[in-house]
Amino acid sequence: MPIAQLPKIKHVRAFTVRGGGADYHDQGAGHWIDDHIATPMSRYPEYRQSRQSFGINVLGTLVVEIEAEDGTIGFAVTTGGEPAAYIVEKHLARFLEGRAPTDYEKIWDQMYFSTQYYGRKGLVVNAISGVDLALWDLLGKLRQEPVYHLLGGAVRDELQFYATGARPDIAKDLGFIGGKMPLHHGPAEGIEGLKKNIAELAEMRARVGPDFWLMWDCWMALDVDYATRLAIAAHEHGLKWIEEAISPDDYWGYQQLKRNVPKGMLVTTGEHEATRWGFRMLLEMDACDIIQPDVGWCGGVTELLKISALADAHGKMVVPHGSSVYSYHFVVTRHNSPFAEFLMMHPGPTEVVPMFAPQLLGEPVPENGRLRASALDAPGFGVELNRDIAMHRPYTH
Ligand SMILES: C[C@H](O)[C@H](O)[C@@H](O)[C@@H](O)C(=O)O
Ligand SMILES: [Mg+2]
Repeated sequence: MPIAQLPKIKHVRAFTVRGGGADYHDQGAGHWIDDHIATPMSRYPEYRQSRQSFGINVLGTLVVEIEAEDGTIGFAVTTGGEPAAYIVEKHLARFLEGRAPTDYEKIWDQMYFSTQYYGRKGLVVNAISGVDLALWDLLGKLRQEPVYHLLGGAVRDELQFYATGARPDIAKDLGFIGGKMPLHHGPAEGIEGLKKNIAELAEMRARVGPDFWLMWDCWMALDVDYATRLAIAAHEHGLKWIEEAISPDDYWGYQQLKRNVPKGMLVTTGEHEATRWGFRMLLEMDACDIIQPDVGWCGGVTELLKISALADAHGKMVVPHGSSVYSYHFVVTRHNSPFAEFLMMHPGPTEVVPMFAPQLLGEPVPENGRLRASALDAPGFGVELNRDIAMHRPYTH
C-alpha cells in the first residue's frame, strides 16, 4: 500500500497580540496575579508592589501560524512578542518551508542548533516552542486527529487539576484537588514579611481544612536560607510543596533546599527551565521532587517528550506549568503526569475562566476540577485562533 503523503509546509508567519492570553501577567489593575507578589526584584522597594512595574509583561504574546500547501493552518500561542516574532520570521521559518510536517525531529534539531550561539534558553526557546506547537497542531489538523492521539493516546479517562490563584478556599469549592498561592513577601521584607507569609498560610489552612493540598509559588524570589526557614515554619500548616523558591540557575541551591525541607514536603521547579539538558541538571542532581516545564517555553512538545522520559527514568513526576490545551494533550498521555495545573485567570479569582482568553476559541476548562479526555477530541490542539482580535505581523520574510 502506498504511504499517504501529507502536503508540505508552505509558509510560516509570526504575529503579536496584546493583553492577556499567553502573556497571562498582562492583566488589568487589581488582578491577583499582579498584587504584591514576591519576586527577585522585590529587593527594590519601587518594584515590589507590581510585577508589571519591572516589565513582566514587556514582551507580550506570540502567535505562530504554519500553513500547508493545501491551505490547512496550524497555529500556537505562547509568549515572546515582537522579538520572538523576529526570530521566527527571519531565522526559524527557513527550517520548515518546503518540508514535510512529519519531520518535526529534524526541524526541532535545526531550529535549536542554528540558534545555539545566541539561544539555548529563554526567549529563543520560547520562539522554538511556539513553532513546534504550531507544527503539532498542523499535523493533527492534517491527520484529523487530536495531538494526544499522536503522542500515544490517553492513559486515563480524565484530567484532574489543582488551581493556581490567591483563593485556594474558592478553588476547593470549585472542585480542584489543591490550591497553589503566590507568596507575597520576600526576604527583603524581613522577619515581619516571613510572619505575614505564615499567617496567610495558616488562615488559608483554617479555611480549607486539613486535607486540601496547599502549595506556595515563590517565583524565584528567595534564597536557600529564607526558603528553608519558610518551609520549616510552613510544615505545621501542611504545605504540600514549595515551588520555584530560588533562581532557576542555582541547581546547587535546589539540591541543598531539597535536603533542608521537612520530610514529606516537596520541592518543585522548572517552569523557567528549558530543554532536556536543563532538566538533566535538575534530575541528576536530585534537586527537586516534581519538574514543571512549560510546554510553550521549554522547547515545545517535541522536547517535552524527551524531558518527560528522562524524568520517568529518574522516578520523578512532570506537572507542566499552565499552558492550557498545550499541556493537557501531553499530560493525559503520561503516567508520570498524574495531575495538571489550572491557572486561575479570573481577577478574583472566584470563577473558572479560559486561560488563554481572548486569543483561543473553544478552549476547554475544568468542570468540578476535572476534564474528560474526550473534551480534547478535535483535530490538533482542538482550539481555533480568535480572528476578531487585533493581530500585528511586525516582520515578514
Ligand atoms: C502565581 C505565580 O507567581 C506565577 O505568576 C504563575 O504563573 C506561575 O509561577 C505558576 O506556577 O502558575
Ligand atoms: Mg510557578
